[in-house]
Amino acid sequence: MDIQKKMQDLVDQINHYNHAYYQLNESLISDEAFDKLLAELQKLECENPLFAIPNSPTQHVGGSITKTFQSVTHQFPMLSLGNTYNESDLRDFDERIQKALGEEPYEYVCELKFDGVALSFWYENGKLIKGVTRGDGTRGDDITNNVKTIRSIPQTITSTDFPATFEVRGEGYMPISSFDKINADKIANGEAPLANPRNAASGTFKMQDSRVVAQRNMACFVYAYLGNEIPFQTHEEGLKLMQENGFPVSATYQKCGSIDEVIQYISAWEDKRHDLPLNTDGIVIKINDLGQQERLGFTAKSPRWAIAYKYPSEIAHTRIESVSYQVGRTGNVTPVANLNPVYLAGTVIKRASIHNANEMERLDLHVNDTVFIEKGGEIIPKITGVDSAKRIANAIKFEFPTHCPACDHELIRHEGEANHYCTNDHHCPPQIKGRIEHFIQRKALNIENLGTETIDLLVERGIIRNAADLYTLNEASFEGLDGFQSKSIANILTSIIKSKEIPFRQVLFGIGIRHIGATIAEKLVQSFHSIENLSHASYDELVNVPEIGDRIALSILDFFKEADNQNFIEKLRAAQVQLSEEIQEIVLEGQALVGKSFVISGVFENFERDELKAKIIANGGKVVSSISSKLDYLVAGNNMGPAKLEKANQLNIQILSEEEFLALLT
Ligand SMILES: NC(=O)c1ccc[n+]([C@@H]2O[C@H](COP(=O)([O-])OP(=O)(O)OC[C@H]3O[C@@H](n4cnc5c(N)ncnc54)[C@H](O)[C@@H]3O)[C@@H](O)[C@H]2O)c1
Ligand SMILES: [Zn+2]
Repeated sequence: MDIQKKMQDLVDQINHYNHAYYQLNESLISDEAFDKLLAELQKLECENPLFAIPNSPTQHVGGSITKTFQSVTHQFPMLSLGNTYNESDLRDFDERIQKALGEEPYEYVCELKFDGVALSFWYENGKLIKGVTRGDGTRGDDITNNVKTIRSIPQTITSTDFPATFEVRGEGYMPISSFDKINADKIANGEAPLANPRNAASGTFKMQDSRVVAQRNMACFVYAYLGNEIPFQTHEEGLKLMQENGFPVSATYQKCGSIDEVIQYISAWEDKRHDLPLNTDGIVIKINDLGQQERLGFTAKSPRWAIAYKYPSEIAHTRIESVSYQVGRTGNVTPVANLNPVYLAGTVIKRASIHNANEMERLDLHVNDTVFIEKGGEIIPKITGVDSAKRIANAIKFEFPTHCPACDHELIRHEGEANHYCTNDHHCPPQIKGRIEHFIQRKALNIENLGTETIDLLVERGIIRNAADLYTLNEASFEGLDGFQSKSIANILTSIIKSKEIPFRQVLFGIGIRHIGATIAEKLVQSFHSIENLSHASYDELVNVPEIGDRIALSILDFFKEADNQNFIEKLRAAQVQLSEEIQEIVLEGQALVGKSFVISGVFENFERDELKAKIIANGGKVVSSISSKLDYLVAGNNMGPAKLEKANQLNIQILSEEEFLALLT
């Protein structure tokens, strides 16, 4: 291929991957493969400088600002880091440093390379005034409200160690524990799990609703201090000063006198890093002396005084033998690849998740394909790509089934959803079993002594058909079943009786209405107090609850419409399971809006819609979805639909601007 075309191809590919990675928070290829493409382009540009395009991705940071946040200009550019994957490149880096500094002695500081997103925190007169993303390196997104949810980042500094204005930089991340918890909930609700903690962190920090960000327990490690006045001489002193003043500095850094010590540090952390509460993808090596840093300077894209060493990524390749389709408790059908067993990062992998039909289509999987599997922070390893060069001629493509693999009922796919569902809820065996397993779990009815196998057996023998039937079990129900002694039967029955004391919020979660996780169940109980009230709640009443949107409201309405579900609830009631509970109501901020109803429309300057909704409710008002003659106010933001406006005018409804609404509260 001609060189110029090859270079343009690389530029296009890299731009495409950068866009997916930084804007859509998706990795379409592994980092290692991406870095190879970039290195290849860099090499070609060096050898053929005439063909290098001016705006090549080798010359600037890969990200960009978004339209959804205000953008701010960085006082000091936020750059990337050069990277190496092996010892010899690292020694080359050390030689370049030596050469540039002449005879001067120098030291390095090694830190772990935390795998999240770069954040910049601006302080003025002791107050945190802004939190900004890296963006395109020159300008970033102002995500102040979101970074303020990071508990370890001080919002005020009283120390006199710092000047009036300064900036601290660090890596915002999603702790693996939060990531696992979110994914466990997503999987329990039949949703596609988040791909990895880095992409999840990047997506979370760019969310519009900072209350959702707050629930995700985001964290940060800071690693740099910048400003016009710098109260120290070395990077290490800077880290210490930040740590003494309450900034979250990871204690894992180390000063190294030579490149050999750096290499020792790298190997010491190769395995140990997996015990940390976050993912790390390498080590960052920095010159310690700030004067030397200044003399070494920067390229267009990264400092010359620092470099990243990246650990080889945990990727393996193997053959895909078949695809199984698992039916979850909500009827969602998930493809799972059965692999020729392969060893990866300490475990033998036999299966990998494919998530859904879109993912299967994207991978274009064929029988016996060689696939790449990767283990990040994920629960299950993931197929990240296919080596299409190794595809066998005339290989058959895997096709997503049209009918349920368990009950043969036709599958449906809701508009806008990636998942296929079997809607034969009450007669599809894996759904029945899945719902019972969901019902008995610790966070729900907490019925101990009842394993998956026992449930399978009881369902297969027709002894129970749903979770409510558990309450009809007695010693005689186990007659003729192998392996049950009277002691174990007694234990099961005792656990079942004990579950009648479990509070309603856990019961509601256990009932397993689609999209109702444990947190949402609690919110619903706060507002409705009993299954009775919930089953009669209207769409408007449901969406009035903070965090309950259209999707959840519809799912609740659908659930209570079905006769089978009503019977199920009646059986629980007969068994005296807790179906009501008083949880403290939302604390009222004021009474100014009592008895008034509101419709919210458009986009607002000071509020997210959910915040505005919460504000109205906290002041005693009601939010409804449609305009009628009974409505008191329409709160109108920017870009409100003309039809709504016309209707409100026709019915003589008072229209409030954001300011006028706020004035009502005082
Ligand atoms: N898989 C893909 O599709 C894809 C696409 C684009 C980029 N990427 C990956 O993203 C990376 C490029 O992104 P980049 O420009 O942010 O570079 P980088 O992540 O390699 O290095 C710079 C970043 O490291 C972070 N960092 C973590 N710990 C640090 C510490 N102790 N000190 C200083 N910085 C620290 C900072 O956020 C800094 O911005 C490459 O590794 C590339 O593989 C992947
Ligand atoms: Zn089915």
